[in-house]
Amino acid sequence: MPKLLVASRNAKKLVELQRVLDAAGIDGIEVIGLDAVDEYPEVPETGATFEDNALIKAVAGVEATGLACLADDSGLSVDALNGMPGVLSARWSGRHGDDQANNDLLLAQISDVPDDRRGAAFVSACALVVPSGERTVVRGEWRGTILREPRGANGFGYDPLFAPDDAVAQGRSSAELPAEEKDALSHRGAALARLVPTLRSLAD
Ligand SMILES: O=P(O)(O)OP(=O)(O)OP(=O)(O)OC[C@H]1O[C@@H](n2cnc3c(O)ncnc32)[C@H](O)[C@@H]1O
Ligand SMILES: [Mg+2]
Repeated sequence: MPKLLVASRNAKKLVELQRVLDAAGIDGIEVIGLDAVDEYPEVPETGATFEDNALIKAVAGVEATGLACLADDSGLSVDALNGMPGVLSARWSGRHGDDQANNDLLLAQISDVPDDRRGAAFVSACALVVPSGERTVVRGEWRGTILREPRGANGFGYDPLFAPDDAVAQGRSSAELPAEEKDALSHRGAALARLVPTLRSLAD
């Protein structure tokens, strides 16, 4: 069975990616994480866009393993900050992956921004690169509002601060949504849904 490497070093993001792929029911492909391959060096995410960074990560995965590789580059784009933290979302506070510090800093930065100007979007670019070199990049976006205090314990990253615009969220933060509800609405769910046809063709 062909293998698909999902190349994220963020355990919670990896769970989401694997869960959405499972739910899509792509038969005939074995989805594996980085723990199932030999360690390889992390490449710096130097791209100016989510798409560039997703490709950097997926290409590195193919080069290191020879397997088809899927990578996500994602983040939060806040209207009042002209689209930042954007590609710097994981290290906004200066410490990569420190969700608490990143959230605290974001809240402080927009503390004076009134409720009607606290719009934001989660963005996910997902890149699929196959050993022959063919590349597919897709994007999903999820609009919402930045809350004034964190709420909820599900998800990761900025989820406790993000209230989706979707009526079905009923004012809950994305960290208050059960996993399946987040996947049905989220940027990552939307991006991966666009990749499903290409992923299915890997199984042929
Ligand atoms: O690059 P990899 O190894 O996949 O892991 P990472 O955590 O560094 O991932 P990114 O470079 O794509 O940075 C994404 C950051 O954006 C935030 N983020 C992305 N998707 C999110 C989501 O669904 N919910 C909350 N925060 C999210 C979160 O802070 C992530 O650390
Ligand atoms: Mg990263």
